[in-house]
Amino acid sequence: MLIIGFLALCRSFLAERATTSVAITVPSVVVLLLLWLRPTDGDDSDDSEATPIKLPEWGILTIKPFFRTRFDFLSSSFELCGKSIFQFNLLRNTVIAVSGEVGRKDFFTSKGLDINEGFAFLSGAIPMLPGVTSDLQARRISMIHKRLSTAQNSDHLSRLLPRILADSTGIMRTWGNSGTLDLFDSVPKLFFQTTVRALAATEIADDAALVARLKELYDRLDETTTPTCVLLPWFPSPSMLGKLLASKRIYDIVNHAIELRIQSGRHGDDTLQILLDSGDDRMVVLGFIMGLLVAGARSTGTTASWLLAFLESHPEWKYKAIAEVEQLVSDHSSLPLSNSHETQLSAVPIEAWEGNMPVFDAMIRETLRVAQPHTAMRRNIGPDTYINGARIPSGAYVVYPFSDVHLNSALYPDPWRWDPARSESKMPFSYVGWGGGKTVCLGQRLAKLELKTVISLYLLEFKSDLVDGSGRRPDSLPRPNWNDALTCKPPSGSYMVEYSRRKTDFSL
Ligand code: HEM
Repeated sequence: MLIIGFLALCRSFLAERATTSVAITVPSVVVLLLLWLRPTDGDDSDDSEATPIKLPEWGILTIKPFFRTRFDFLSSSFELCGKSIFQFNLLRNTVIAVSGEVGRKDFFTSKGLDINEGFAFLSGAIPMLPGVTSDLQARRISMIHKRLSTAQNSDHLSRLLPRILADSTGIMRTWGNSGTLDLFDSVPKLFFQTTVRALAATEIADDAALVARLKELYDRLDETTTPTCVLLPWFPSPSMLGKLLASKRIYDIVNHAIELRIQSGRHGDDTLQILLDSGDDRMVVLGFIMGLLVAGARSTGTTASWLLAFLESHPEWKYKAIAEVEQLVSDHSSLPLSNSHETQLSAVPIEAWEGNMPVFDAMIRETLRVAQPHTAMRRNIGPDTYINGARIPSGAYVVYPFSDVHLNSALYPDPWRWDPARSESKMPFSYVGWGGGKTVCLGQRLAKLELKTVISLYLLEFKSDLVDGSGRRPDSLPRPNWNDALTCKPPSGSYMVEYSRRKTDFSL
């Protein structure tokens, strides 16, 4: 109730933009100045051997690079310190960055390091409704994880795959028989739709305009995630208000779909029904849908965009991928070839998608290595602990950049080269594309199936080629932007594809 009242207040504020800017900016500056001038706990000197070396930067100076150019900031700081572990301050919070073989093993296995507290504080790009998507009790989080496992059982996924293929066919039909598209614009939209289909309610997934609206709102959450609203989430900065409004609008859409389902008495065959049948309280249902949509759609959409970008720029792998899909269809679907690709792919059983696609498995693995600029974040919620001999005080935040392992030339020679044929290192924690130790991705079964089915459909439907502004194949292509911590997007328009449908679709 309090949130809703506050939002009404915000709305009336936002109508008067100029007054709002002044009313918000002035106190913001004052509070930030006070926080800057106040000594941080990093100023307490502790020269013990076990204390990680401190970055010689003032707390305020680390904020912008940590949030805006995290990859450059962490890489250059490791170099500057000459150590595999260092610490710095974000306002009054101690953050310890770790790297190296022992460091990553300790990071992924330490008992007291908590992902939820770390992520909630340092990431910020999630809907912010306390009790629903933030400040969740451990009990609610573990309930959401349990339901996610039910939503990925083989039965449910087998019924879901034809719907994912139908949605994708529908969207690809809107592209027409030929044209040009920007992979980093069209592909995330496609995967947002399939993720809504997989994790939410039919009432939303069947309404293209509503899905587009939801995507816009989630994009706004990304855009409004600024250092101020992450570090001072209670402070009514313009970004915090924007984030709160977007969260409330997402909440309204999801809550409305839940109400409709309950009031209609209709029994759907979707994830919402699994949640309702489990008798979970409304907060768990809302938290599941609102929270996992962002985790699922953003990561899967980013991975899919890069996987297609790599395929388009590595024709030898594109041919291997097409051959694998054609083999899959001929092995598992006895339907005549006159059937649509959607129908043929829908006949492939889930075991074949999961067990008979070694080329796709290798391509997904390699894409997550090169194009996942994740920095894992934790908070030590236990007593003081140690990482590679360095003391991690209780309450400190700890971060581990995936670049430490995935772009490490000792483990992956010529690390920026996308090469799915690379041999896999046997060293523990030498690959963490789906997490590691006590924190692994709980949605990876769904994510891999979405990637395989939708990209297979694209490859069967279209002939395509990369083009630049003048319609020629570009001479050079940008690599994943690891400083863009959320989507790792290249500059807009750098991966344009010219496509034409492989066979005429008479239903158009
Ligand atoms: C290609 C798509 C995806 C990738 C690359 C990916 C990757 C990851 C990684 C690396 C982690 C560990 C993060 C860390 O240690 O800081 C993680 C955790 C997680 N992922 Fe995913 N993910 C994907 C899709 C999904 C989807 C579709 C869902 C939900 C349906 C999901 C749900 C989760 C959850 C709940 C966790 C937290 C696990 C925990 O707290 O123990 N992910 N994911």
